[in-house]
Amino acid sequence: MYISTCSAPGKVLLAGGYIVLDPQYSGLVVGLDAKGYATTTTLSSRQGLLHVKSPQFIDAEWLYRVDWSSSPIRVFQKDEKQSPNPFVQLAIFYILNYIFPSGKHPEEWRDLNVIIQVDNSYYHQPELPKDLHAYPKFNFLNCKLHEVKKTGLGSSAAMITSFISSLFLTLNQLSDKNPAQPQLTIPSKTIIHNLSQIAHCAAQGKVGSGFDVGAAVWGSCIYRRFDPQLIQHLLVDPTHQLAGENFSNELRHIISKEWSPVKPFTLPSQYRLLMGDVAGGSGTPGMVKKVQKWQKENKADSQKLFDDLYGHVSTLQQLFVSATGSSVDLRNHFQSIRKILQSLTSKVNVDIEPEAQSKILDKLEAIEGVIGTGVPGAGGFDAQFCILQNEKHGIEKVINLWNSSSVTPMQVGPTDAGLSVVDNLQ
Ligand SMILES: Nc1ncnc2c1ncn2[C@@H]1O[C@H](COP(=O)(O)OP(=O)(O)O)[C@@H](O)[C@H]1O
Ligand SMILES: C[C@@](O)(CCOP(=O)(O)OP(=O)(O)O)CC(=O)O
Repeated sequence: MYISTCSAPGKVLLAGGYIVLDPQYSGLVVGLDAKGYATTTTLSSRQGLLHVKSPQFIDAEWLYRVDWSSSPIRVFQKDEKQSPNPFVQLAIFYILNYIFPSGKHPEEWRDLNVIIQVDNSYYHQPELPKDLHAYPKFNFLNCKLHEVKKTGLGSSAAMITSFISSLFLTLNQLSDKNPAQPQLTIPSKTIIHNLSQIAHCAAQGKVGSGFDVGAAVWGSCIYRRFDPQLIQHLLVDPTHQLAGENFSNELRHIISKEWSPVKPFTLPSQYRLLMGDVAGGSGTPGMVKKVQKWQKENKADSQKLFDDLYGHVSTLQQLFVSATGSSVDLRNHFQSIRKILQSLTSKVNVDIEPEAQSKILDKLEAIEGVIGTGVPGAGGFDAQFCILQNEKHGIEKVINLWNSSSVTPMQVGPTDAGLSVVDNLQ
């Protein structure tokens, strides 16, 4: 029996929202220590079955049957009554078609059991019971998956990446006659990244920038979107999984390429990143559509605004990667980014940095030691971030301001580790 557990970090896009959708620009992404985990265990049976379960939720269990005879290999839900999970189903579809040739039930195959678990900070937790000092790790939420309130840390990206990674390591152990302890090398992380991006896009039905999957694999990084045309023809629908006859060869060809350069970085230790949950929610796809419509209708104005924005984002990236930025430099660029996002908010009439958020962010900026604040990602009413000198007094002031402004300080921080093998998940 083989068992492998992998973990993948969550994300916060500190700078570069919207422009990171265009491969000419890049975003400043921080990987978070709120992680998704997947544990794959081989079973003794060989029926082409995969049992997948998310024990934190009610009715979050799926049984899949593999049809090795079809081309491409197809993955069907065995119990049609179970609510579909296209993210899990397509993750299995893509990795099986990457690893195995179609038409033949592989000798080395063993049925698999996969457990998916995600850190509590991805979800709004119920009130802590009186007899508990803290939630258990992977707290049971007593609701269905689609009913949970999320905190916007990128659960599907962390889930799909850790899931594909643990399947990848286990399937390679099965086919390797002398399986050593599974390792995640850079080449294997690149393959897992590419498989996760395709599965995530196919399941979402759109090709976002993919920065969330980028963070799940590489951790904190300067992220540049891959060319969406690279994978458009490989996206299949979750139910029928229809594809051309050369699909598997084309999939292997694309997966084996390096799609876009990634530059990992570490947030300098003199700074602290704090995340605040505003819990107002934001409809990212709708906001993106409005910004892209404005872009099409205002080419010159939008080009100038995006270039100005990227001027500050890319300088911030260089200062963080080289760890040379003075606090004053960093602060000036973060403030300029906020001003441009406020301008975008009014030009497009979409709540990227709405006034209610600006009022709190302005007060944060006045706290000594604060070097950067803002609304992460697409903005809206989801969250706020604050980067400040790693000093107790300033941190307390930020926390107090958030608590008095109905913003919940989140128990998350940056992590250097991207996708990792977990030896002993407790
Ligand atoms: N813990 C999980 N277990 C199984 N599937 C999950 C889990 N989290 C997310 N998913 C899958 O990903 C889909 C999108 O999840 P969601 O949390 O909305 O993503 P995001 O946080 O990226 O917006 C879910 O509908 C489900 O199919
Ligand atoms: C607008 C964007 O550039 C960034 C969105 O960042 P968020 O972190 O807001 O994303 P969600 O978690 O999906 O809400 C779209 C993109 O890059 O895909």
